[in-house]
Amino acid sequence: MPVKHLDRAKSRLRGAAPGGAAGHRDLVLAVVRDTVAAAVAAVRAVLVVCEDARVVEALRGSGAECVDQPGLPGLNAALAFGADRLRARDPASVVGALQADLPALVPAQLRAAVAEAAGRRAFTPDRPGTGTVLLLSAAGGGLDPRFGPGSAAAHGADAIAVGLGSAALRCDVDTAADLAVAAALGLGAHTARRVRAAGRVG
Ligand SMILES: Nc1nc2c(ncn2[C@@H]2O[C@H](COP(=O)(O)OP(=O)(O)OP(=O)(O)O)[C@@H](O)[C@H]2O)c(=O)[nH]1
Ligand SMILES: C[C@H](OP(=O)(O)O)C(=O)O
Repeated sequence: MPVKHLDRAKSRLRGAAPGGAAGHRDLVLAVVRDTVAAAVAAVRAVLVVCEDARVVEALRGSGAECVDQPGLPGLNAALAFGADRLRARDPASVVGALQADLPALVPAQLRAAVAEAAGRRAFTPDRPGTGTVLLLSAAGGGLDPRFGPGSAAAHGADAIAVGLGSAALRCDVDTAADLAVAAALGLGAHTARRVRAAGRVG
């Protein structure tokens, strides 16, 4: 799971929580914590590639391992680094990239998507269908992440689509409107607390 430096993360979500920069940071951290909690409950190991000691601190005790993003900047470089690290530990396994902005995620939907992939290269498009929330390698294969604008089409070129009926898995929150959709699905505990404290969504 990739997490950007908190000073830059989720810029399109700015203003969804009151309290200026601190309120935004707390909302982003809450979303990350809920997404990590669901992932930890669903898969064998979760590695978070991040750029910020505050993320490491917030995830202490979560069951996820955190590593600093070394070398090249950018999302795909972070994911390739994490995937190589996991692959070195287990040459035959499936490795995956899961976006860290899925506050309604429930473990069963992630587990089901992995099961549906059944060891084949696979991806789950986001709610609008243009982006990607989950990318899975083939068993023993490379991750070859192609995140960025139009990533669903890029991944769909050689990966099968899975989890299409899983609304919570597909609900990444880029904007306040996305957060309202996630709230209707049911937010994880940390995000729900932030949203309640804010007294509103969006
Ligand atoms: N480690 C790392 N994570 C990244 C990087 N860029 C994006 N991410 C993470 O990748 C996921 C998907 O990114 P986006 O949905 O575009 O989120 P974002 O870049 O924080 O949001 P915007 O500022 O609104 O574009 C989020 O979990 C981000 O925190 C990066 O350069 N390094
Ligand atoms: C990185 C990008 O995420 P978005 O910014 O569309 O949520 C993607 O889905 O490839």
